[in-house]
Amino acid sequence: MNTFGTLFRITTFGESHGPGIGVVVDGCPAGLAVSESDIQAALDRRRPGQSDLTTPRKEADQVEIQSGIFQGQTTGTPISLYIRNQDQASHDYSHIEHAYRPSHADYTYDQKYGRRDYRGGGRSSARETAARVAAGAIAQQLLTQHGIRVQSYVSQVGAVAVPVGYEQLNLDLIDSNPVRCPHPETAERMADLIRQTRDRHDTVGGLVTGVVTGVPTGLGEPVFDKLHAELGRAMLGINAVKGFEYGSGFAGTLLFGSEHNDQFYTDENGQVRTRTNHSGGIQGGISNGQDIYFRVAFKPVATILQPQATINDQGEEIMLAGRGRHDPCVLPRAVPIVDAMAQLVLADMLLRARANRVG
Ligand SMILES: C=C(O[C@@H]1CC(C(=O)O)=C[C@@H](OP(=O)(O)O)[C@H]1O)C(=O)O
Repeated sequence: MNTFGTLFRITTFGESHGPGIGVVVDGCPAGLAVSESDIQAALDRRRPGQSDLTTPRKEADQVEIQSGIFQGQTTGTPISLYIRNQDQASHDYSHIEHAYRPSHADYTYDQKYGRRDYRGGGRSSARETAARVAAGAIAQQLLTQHGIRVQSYVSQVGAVAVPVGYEQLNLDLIDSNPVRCPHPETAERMADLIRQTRDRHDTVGGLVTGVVTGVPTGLGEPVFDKLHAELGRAMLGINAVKGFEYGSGFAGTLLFGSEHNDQFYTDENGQVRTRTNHSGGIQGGISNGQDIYFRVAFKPVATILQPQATINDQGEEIMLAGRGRHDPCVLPRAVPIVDAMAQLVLADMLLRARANRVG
């Protein structure tokens, strides 16, 4: 459906070419300091038209707080955030009113509902993710109170990959370049690849790595709402996502148990730690206090400006080329979306953790 979360719960609404999009955040505790600028800063990282590597659609993505925040603090009532659409170019989509772009959501929406808002992909457009990012900024205010920090970055575009793990990177450099890759030399090669791909009227995919630090032990709800299961659900619900792994992920299958187990020790401050972190900070579905890290795989954007074989809604074979303004690679703008979905999961789990232990 359009609602995500159990106690910290969001409902998003709106279409890419309608009057606007938005989100209602329910269950956020009262007394949390939230300013419009906190939300706007997150939206500015995601908005279209921010560099030559993204869609040229120009949206200010100016957030309007319509309820739930008074005198700079949450009131405990539903928080409603609204973002007006300003730069729709709906004529770009007249050619798909009766045709299906290959690998887009056009065909499946039509089959499911028997109708669809074909302008800009309607509800299936990645524009909807602006609403999640706005809500994620509120969730982050709650996380900040608990010392939790979420940092995602682009770790691969096509075959161009950051050659080292997150521990060897300075994550403060994530926003130092338009790709949002904290390894500057790799970022340049990624940007070159995105530009070459765009100039060939094609698209390219890649990976976002997410890192969460300062996580207390005890977040996650066995058995069905394990912390990694909720993170996976959150990430797989982002447009264009094809895969999710956390900790050692698929590569962990190549190790023996004796190599893979994370051995416990107590550090000089009396803190329980593990010598390795193949678990990715989660054991038994519950955070163990180590860093949480994961990777999210994004496919190449479906809409390409080249003719491809497809069908129309009569089932007739036709050739169709995408039109309009599109991202040659979603990775740079996916970073704040991955951040937001992680923030929402962790805020929800923080509230849920309060409910299942006395003292
Ligand atoms: C508008 C955004 O991205 C859009 C995502 C998108 C798609 O099909 O997902 C298609 C394009 O939309 P349009 O053709 O309507 O301009 C992108 O610009 C946004 O992220 O805010």
